[in-house]
Amino acid sequence: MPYVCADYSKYKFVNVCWNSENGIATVTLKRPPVNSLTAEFLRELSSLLLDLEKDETQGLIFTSEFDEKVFSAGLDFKELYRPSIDHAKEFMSLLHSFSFRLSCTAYPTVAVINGHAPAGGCIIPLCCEYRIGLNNFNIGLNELKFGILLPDWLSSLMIHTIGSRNAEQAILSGTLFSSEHALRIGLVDEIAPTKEVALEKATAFLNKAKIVNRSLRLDAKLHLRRPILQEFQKDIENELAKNVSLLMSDKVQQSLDAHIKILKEKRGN
Ligand SMILES: CCCCC/C=C\C/C=C\CC/C=C/CC(=O)SCCNC(=O)CCNC(=O)[C@H](O)C(C)(C)COP(=O)(O)OP(=O)(O)OC[C@H]1O[C@@H](n2cnc3c(N)ncnc32)[C@H](O)[C@@H]1OP(=O)(O)O
Repeated sequence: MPYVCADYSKYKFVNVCWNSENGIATVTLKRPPVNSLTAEFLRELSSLLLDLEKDETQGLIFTSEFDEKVFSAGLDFKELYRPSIDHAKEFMSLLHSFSFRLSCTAYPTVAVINGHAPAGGCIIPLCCEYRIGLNNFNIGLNELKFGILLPDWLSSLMIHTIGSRNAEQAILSGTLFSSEHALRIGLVDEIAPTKEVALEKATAFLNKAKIVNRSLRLDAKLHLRRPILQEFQKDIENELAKNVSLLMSDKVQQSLDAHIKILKEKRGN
C-alpha cells in the first residue's frame, strides 16, 4: 500500500483526504467563493499532482467544497482584468502546464461535479478520465460568447470526450448544458442524486482501474490520448503567445469588464 510522504496540509486551496486502505486521494477544491482559477491556485494544483504522483496514488477524485453551488467558475475574471503582461504570460503557462499534467497522470482520475462548471470551470472535468455530475448544474465551454477562441488543446479535450460532431455544436453555440443534457451527449458519464453517491460511484470507477497493470494502463492511456497530448505539445511558445495577446486584447478586456459589472449588479454592490 502506498506510503504518504507529502505534507498535504500545506495546501491552501484544496483539502486532500487520503484513504490509506485503497490509496485513493479525494481532493476538495476550496478557493472561496467559487473556485475560480488564479495563478496561485493553478500553481498549487500542479504541485499537488506531483506530490500525488510521488506518493503512488492509486486514484484521484476532484470535487468542490461549495456543494450544490459551484464546482469551479472558470478563470478568475478579476485577476485577468488588466493584468501585467508578465502576469498574463505566467497565468497562461500555468493553465497549460497544469491541464497537460492532469491529462496524462499515471493514476486514474474522476471529477465529481457537484455544482456549475462553466468555461474554464470545465477544464478539470475534461482532463479527468471520468465525470460524475449532480443534478441542477450547468457545464460547458461557452468561451465563444466571451469572444474567446479556445486553445487547440481544449477543443481537443472536448472532441475526445463528446466526439467531433457534438463538440462542434457545443463549442460553436457556446452552450452551457444542464446535467441531463450533459449526460445525453457524454459530457458527464453518470448523474448521481447526492455527493455521497457520486463519491461511491467515483470509487467504483477507480477500483475497476486497479484490475489493470499500472504501467500497461498508463501506456494505453497515453496512446489513447495522443491526439490531445500532441495538441498540448504543438508549438507551445506560439500557442501561449496567441493566448496572451487574446487575453490582453481590448475586446476580451471589455468583455471581462462587462462580466465583472454583471456579477457586481447581481449582488447589488
Ligand atoms: C477570462 C479571459 C480569458 C482569456 C483567454 C485567452 C485564451 C484562452 C485560454 C483559456 C481558455 C479557457 C477560457 C476560459 C474563460 C473563463 O473561464 S472566463 C470565466 C467564465 N465563468 C463564468 O462566466 C462564471 C461567472 N460566474 C457565475 O456565473 C456565478 O458566479 C456562479 C459561478 C454560477 C455562482 O453563482 P452564485 O450566485 O452562487 O454566486 P455569485 O454570482 O454571487 O458570485 C459569488 C462571488 O464570486 C465571484 N465570481 C463569480 N465568478 C467569478 C469568476 N469567474 N472569477 C472571479 N470571481 C468570480 C462574484 O463576483 C462574487 O464575488 P463577490 O461579489 O465579491 O462576493
